[in-house]
Amino acid sequence: TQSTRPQRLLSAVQKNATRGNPRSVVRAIDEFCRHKEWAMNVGDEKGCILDSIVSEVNPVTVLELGTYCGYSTVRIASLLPPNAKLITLEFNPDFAAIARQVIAWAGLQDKVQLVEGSSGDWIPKIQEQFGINTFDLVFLDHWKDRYLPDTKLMEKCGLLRKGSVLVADNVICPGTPDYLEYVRSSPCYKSQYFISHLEYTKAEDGLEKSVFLG
Ligand SMILES: COCc1ccccc1-c1cc(O)c2[nH]cnc(=O)c2c1
Ligand SMILES: [Mg+2]
Repeated sequence: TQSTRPQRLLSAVQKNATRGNPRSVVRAIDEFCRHKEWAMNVGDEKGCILDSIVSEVNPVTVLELGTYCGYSTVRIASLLPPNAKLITLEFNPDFAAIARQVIAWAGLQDKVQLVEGSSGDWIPKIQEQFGINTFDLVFLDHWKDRYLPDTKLMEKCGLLRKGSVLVADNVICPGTPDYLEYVRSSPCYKSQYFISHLEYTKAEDGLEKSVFLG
């Protein structure tokens, strides 16, 4: 039977990356997507911007919405301090199955909790299920139409505290106009756009960094 693109991406990691070396996993995926098959990872150009924001925030608690194959999960988790925790939500079970193996290959399974299901269902349950009160950093990279409702849901559930940082991928391509309008006009956020390109292409895209002001 035919393999899927996520399965071929995982094979490339297992073939070209060193177990326990997150940077080699990130490099192997970027090589695969640049030279073999495009895939919707945040990629190396936006990934460097993400790295700089993660390093600046130095978060102890991180929420990622949208795991896909675990590329940004590995990229973020590799920068976290030893006691830090990253929770990543993935709706698609096939993606989740691949991501678990990519995260394990990188040796980051102890820092990462991958949860299968919809963000709308899970966000209200995180505090009781995982003993996490608030998130220092949230990376939004799931479905463009869920960015705004999930942000309002995180506010409602008290998952954001003064200074929590939201980083949103794809705010130009595919684009999240309602989310951008909200974080850029709301007095509860200080927002900043980091211009870049859609992963592995010349099309414009960017990350929006928004600090929750409480
Ligand atoms: C399935 O569309 C793939 C695609 C096609 C053209 C342009 C952009 C994208 C794209 C790029 C991304 O980084 C993405 N990140 C998260 N969830 C997405 O749906 C997503 C889509
Ligand atoms: Mg994306």
